[in-house]
Amino acid sequence: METIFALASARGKSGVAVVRVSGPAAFGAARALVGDLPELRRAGLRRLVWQGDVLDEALVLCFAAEASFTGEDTVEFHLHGATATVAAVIRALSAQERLRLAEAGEFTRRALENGRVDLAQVEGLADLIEAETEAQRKQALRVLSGRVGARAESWRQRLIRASALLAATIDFADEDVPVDVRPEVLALIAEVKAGLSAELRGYGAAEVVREGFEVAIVGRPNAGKSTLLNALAGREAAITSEYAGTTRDVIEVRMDLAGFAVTLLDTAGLREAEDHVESIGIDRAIARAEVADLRVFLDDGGALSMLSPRGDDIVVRAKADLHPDEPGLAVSGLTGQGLERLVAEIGERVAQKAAGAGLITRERHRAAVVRALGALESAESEVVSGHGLEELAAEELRSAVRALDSLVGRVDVEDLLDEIFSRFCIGK
Ligand SMILES: Nc1nc2c(c(=O)[nH]1)N(C=O)[C@@H](CNc1ccc(C(=O)N[C@@H](CCC(=O)O)C(=O)O)cc1)CN2
Ligand SMILES: Nc1nc2c(ncn2[C@@H]2O[C@H](COP(=O)(O)OP(=O)(O)OP(=O)(O)O)[C@@H](O)[C@H]2O)c(=O)[nH]1
Ligand SMILES: [Mg+2]
Repeated sequence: METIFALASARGKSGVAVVRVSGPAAFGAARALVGDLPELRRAGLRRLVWQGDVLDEALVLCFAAEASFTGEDTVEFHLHGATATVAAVIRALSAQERLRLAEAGEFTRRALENGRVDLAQVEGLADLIEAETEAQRKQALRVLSGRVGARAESWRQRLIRASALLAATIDFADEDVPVDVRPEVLALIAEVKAGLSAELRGYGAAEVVREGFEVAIVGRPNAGKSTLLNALAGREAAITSEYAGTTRDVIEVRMDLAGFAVTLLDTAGLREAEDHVESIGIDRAIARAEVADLRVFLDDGGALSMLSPRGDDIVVRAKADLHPDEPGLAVSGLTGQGLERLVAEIGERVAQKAAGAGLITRERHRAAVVRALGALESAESEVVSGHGLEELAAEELRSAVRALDSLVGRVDVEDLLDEIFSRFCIGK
């Protein structure tokens, strides 16, 4: 096994930079730089010297393979965060035999290969690194903690018990099996099905947290949509003007709203337009607004026929400053009036949609759960039919177990790994 190293902290200058080395030659490589290593898992201040040159005075931290993140001997150098310091240490490591620079995600890949984490945890880690909002951070941490694997394992145990019961029936088919195992088998299948269905129900919510929530601002031309977007975004993301028909393209602004990732969309004002380009913009506005998770209708008092509010869409009165006495929620992008309430209303709806997020957070997980559920339904009907088709039922149970195994990467995921790890940073 090769020994790998990389800068684990962000590139560029920083207060402290961490260079990580993992593999059988890690301790030897560290000794070549610092002489005596500190006690395992105790940071020690050491002078890093390479070819007579002092590279840095840094903290050195060693982990033995039995108790490290990667499952291999690991050394960390906590260096002064100058780019020149990091470069010098990387050079000194590169010069050593059996050492090479790590590829993206390679430390985590080794953790996976050494059984330190399962595939779902790797995905949780990938999400954690990308997390920008509180909801994303919490969700990723939940997955990273290994709860997907734990739950999959409990389902697996039940299905294996069900298989064993069926196998007993098959093996003793000639003799009289004294007890009817079917009720127990069906109960086990039902329990697992219930658990899987609950996870499936939470998927939409988890996806909202992960991918974010789209809110389209719609209304007639000149209602003040772009001004509202700019006020919410806190910057001039969209052009505003007194001319009706200013906005044509859909303008997207990503923001953190009440701890959730929200993408606000500013759209072209809706009307029967003469202008060809404007009408293309209007078509786009309608198409995007229709697939958004939520629409905020900015009502300027005029009739809007091209799109109507549905579900729990929000309708607010535009240019509140000009209509101080109107009832209902009114906002003004110019004065900021009503913005806080609008943000709270949007936040409430996002929170509602994100509630009940479970453990499965990716399409890959969803597909595996759907496969498992399908197999369990077939197994169930084989057992219920009582046609003596226990072999078929057992085969379906096995395929359900395989689907669950793919959740945590126990089976057929080789080609997935490259794709997942290629999106990791180097040093992770
Ligand atoms: N300096 C530093 N900080 C870090 C990491 C790191 O690698 N280095 N991590 C890297 O991502 C994260 C922490 N993750 C870790 C996960 C497992 C082990 C570990 O040594 N596990 C052993 C022993 C567990 C124990 O001591 O209780 C094990 O699982 O056997 C270490 C770090 C975040 N902070
Ligand atoms: N008094 C007042 N004027 C506003 C408000 N919001 C926008 N305006 C003005 O109304 C005009 C149109 O604003 P925009 O934000 O460009 O309107 P829009 O809805 O994006 O218009 P289109 O892009 O053409 O659909 C500009 O002159 C703004 O300054 C508001 O809350 N109060
Ligand atoms: Mg506009």
